[in-house]
Amino acid sequence: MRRVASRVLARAWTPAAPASSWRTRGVAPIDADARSTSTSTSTSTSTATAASASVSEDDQQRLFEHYASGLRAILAASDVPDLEKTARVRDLVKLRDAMPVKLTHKFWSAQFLAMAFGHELGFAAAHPPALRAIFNLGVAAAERGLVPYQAIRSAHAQLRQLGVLTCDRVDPPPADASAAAAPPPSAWELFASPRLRASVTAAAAALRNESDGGIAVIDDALGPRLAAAVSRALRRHASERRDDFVAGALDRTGRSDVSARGDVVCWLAGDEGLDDDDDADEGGDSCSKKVLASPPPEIRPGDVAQLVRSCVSDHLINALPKNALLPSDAYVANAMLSVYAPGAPGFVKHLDNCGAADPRRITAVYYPNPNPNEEGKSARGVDDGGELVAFPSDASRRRSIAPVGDRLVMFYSDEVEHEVRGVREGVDGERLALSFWFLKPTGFDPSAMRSA
Ligand SMILES: O=C(O)CCC(=O)C(=O)O
Ligand SMILES: [Fe+2]
Repeated sequence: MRRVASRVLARAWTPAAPASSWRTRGVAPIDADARSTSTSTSTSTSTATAASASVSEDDQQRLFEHYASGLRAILAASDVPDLEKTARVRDLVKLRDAMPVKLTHKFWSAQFLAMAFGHELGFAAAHPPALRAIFNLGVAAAERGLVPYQAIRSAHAQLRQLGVLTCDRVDPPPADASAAAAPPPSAWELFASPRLRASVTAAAAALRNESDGGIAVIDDALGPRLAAAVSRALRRHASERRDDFVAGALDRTGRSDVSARGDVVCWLAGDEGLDDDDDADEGGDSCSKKVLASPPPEIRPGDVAQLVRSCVSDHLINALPKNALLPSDAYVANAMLSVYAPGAPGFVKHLDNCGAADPRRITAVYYPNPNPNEEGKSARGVDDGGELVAFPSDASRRRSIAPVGDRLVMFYSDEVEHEVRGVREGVDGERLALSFWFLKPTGFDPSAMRSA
């Protein structure tokens, strides 16, 4: 039987193939994560350092070579129909587990496998059956936290543009929210959400509007169906993974000062919910049944982290003037899930960005709190406390923002002071917030953000 490799690799590299730009997208230097989090002197410094990594360029090269040669070997040993089998995903998991570089979070290696896929798709561009099979393996890899969803989505967008591949799974048609027995939304649906794009675009417009005081508040950012799935995933993480949470800290001076805030926080790398613990139980074979289950039954916490890290970033960057923010693939940063218990004190007034060395420009906070449409759940209301109070330089624009479900707030990290009010004792459920910071480029000119 003919092998994929002999058909695929014999073909010349096509410069117009998607892999080249996918490759550019994929070369996010992991060490930039240290820049995005641990250099900050405001919120959560102590936990941010736990989320940062410093991987040398040599190690990045080793990781890429590991994945490039590993993926090529897998393809070379497989017939085209074979690529669709779970065993190939298992091979990819093994490849990840044999990484030559130790990373704090396995998921940080995902971009290197994405780059390797990019190359192989480029080679396969002229051979549709192989292209589709390799692409589908990439889809399955994304669903197991082996490749970022966004890498597959952008490859798909380019392949579709070239007219060589369509895939409703990756770019599903908008769901009919009124359909009674609609299945739970998939991560792909979350990433493809036109509503999210519109919400982030509206937030960018508000941020650019001088009279909004550098604050944007967008309600129904995802819509009830997706918001409920996101909320479920993050609440599940908060309850099942409590040991991964540490007290939030404010550190303006290098001191850790947990009394500044009443929450516990957890940094999400992007593959949470894949049950790595199960892997450990299996000794030599690290592929748990859950990891290989297909398709994933519901949106996982790591999917939401990836959503803000790449998809929301892309929408925001597209809606702002050119070069206003670092491109989303220029760094890897984690999303911070914060949890305030009923009766917890708030978070003292602070500025997220604390000085010239701090690259943070825009703070995004999404509230995955109970949604009024969720059965049996009371919506978090204004009376529950936990409001985010924003103090823009123009005092008349001061705002008190309740952390109601499916609300997205963005503000300038280096301009808008804010505090979180204590959560009222006895309220129904914890106050959750998912925060993410977007970075400015060096030589940044703040006026460019607000002008055309
Ligand atoms: O939870 C919030 O509403 C805001 C959190 C915050 O200010 C921070 O983490 O810096
Ligand atoms: Fe803050």
